[in-house]
Amino acid sequence: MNHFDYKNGELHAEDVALSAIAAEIGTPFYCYSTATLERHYRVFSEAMQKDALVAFSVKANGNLAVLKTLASLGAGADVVSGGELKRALAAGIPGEKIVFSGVGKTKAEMALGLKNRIYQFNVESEVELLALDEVAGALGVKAPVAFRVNPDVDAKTHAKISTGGAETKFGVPWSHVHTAYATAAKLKNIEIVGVDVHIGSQLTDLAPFEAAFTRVVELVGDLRREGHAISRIDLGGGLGVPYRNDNLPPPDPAAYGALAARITKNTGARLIMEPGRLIAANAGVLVAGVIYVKQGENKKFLILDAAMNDLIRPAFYDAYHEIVPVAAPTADTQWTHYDVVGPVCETSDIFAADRPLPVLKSDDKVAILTAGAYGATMSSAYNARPLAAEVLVKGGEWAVVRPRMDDDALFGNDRIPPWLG
Ligand SMILES: Cc1ncc(COP(=O)(O)O)c(C=O)c1O
Ligand SMILES: N[C@@H](CCCC[NH3+])C(=O)O
Repeated sequence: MNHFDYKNGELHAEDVALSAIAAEIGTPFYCYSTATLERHYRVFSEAMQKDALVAFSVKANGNLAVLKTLASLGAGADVVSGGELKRALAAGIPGEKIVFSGVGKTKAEMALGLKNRIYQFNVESEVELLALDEVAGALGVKAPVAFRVNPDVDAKTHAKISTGGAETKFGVPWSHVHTAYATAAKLKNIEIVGVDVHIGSQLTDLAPFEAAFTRVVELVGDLRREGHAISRIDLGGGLGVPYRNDNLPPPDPAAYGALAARITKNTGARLIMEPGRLIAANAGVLVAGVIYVKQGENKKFLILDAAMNDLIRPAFYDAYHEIVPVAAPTADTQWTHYDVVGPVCETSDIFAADRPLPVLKSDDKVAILTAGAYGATMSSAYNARPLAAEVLVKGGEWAVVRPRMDDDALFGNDRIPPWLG
């Protein structure tokens, strides 16, 4: 069941007409569905072993209301900065369900994690390990560590979101892994707890997961033989979602969960999963208004009030997002093709090229689908465009969970130096 659907001729989020929200708060805005978030979280966690930790990847969607919705279902968090850690804690996710990933954790971020007794640091290098040992020592605690290993597996996804190859900055290079664990075992303030891997995002095939997980499980056996107590395996995130209606859907969480269970079954380790996109992407849409329809030399441009600063995925990764009108098409609807663009002064500010859509006019509304992950979190105020509002719907209720950025937030923090008076 889809929670963004046409009812009474209008696109709804659950039981709320998107046009009603637009009438009240204007466009553009992100709209998230509680029911979809809950369904995705449940489907995913039910596909995993009972005691697995499902740590939602906060980078996909860090809105506190979204995090709180997931926290109330038992979700943990995967964070990559002090800011994300603070968001997760502020949303009520306890430290014991938080894992900290990322190649460049600062000592201040490590201290914040240690003070909040987070579950695990996914350490990506020996230099980072030494820094963590020092910070933990100063605080008089032991840091729970899993090394994120780089299995040198091709994730077969977009190059810009592939993280499991030896040429990327991610993870401890495979040939250094045993030395890294040996070093960790000698450090007083480090407790080795597990192994971590994350090979990339938007994977649409299970084979690369299978290759990476298999390598990791072999590694766990070797590390245990070397005397390391490996009780957890963090398999990262990365399962893809359907962005296009005309493509075969990616494997479902049940198949992915079964694969993880099969490969890890003899390890006795607790699994940690870090899904982001799978939980949030199809739980959100970006609603935009048409500013103008502009006739070009040989095409028509649909100029929206949302732009690449609001949703950068098409410009950044040539990503495809379905775009639908908020008013339901009928049998009488006239159709045409548009290049759907934003007002930002960049040629790459284009959401879709030559896209079939009903004939639209100024003030009509469209929804850009599958925008709940890596949408708002990757947005910027480029061209001094205020960050879009964010709305959460639950049944027939809706609430602004982040108001549109106001002028004060947009430039009120700039300071004029003394010489400019
Ligand atoms: C370490 C780590 N974990 C989890 C994720 C979440 O990935 P996805 O949103 O593809 O599930 C990412 C992003 O790719 C990541 O870098
Ligand atoms: N931000 C990316 C995915 C990268 C995930 C971060 N490791 C996207 O929108 O697809």
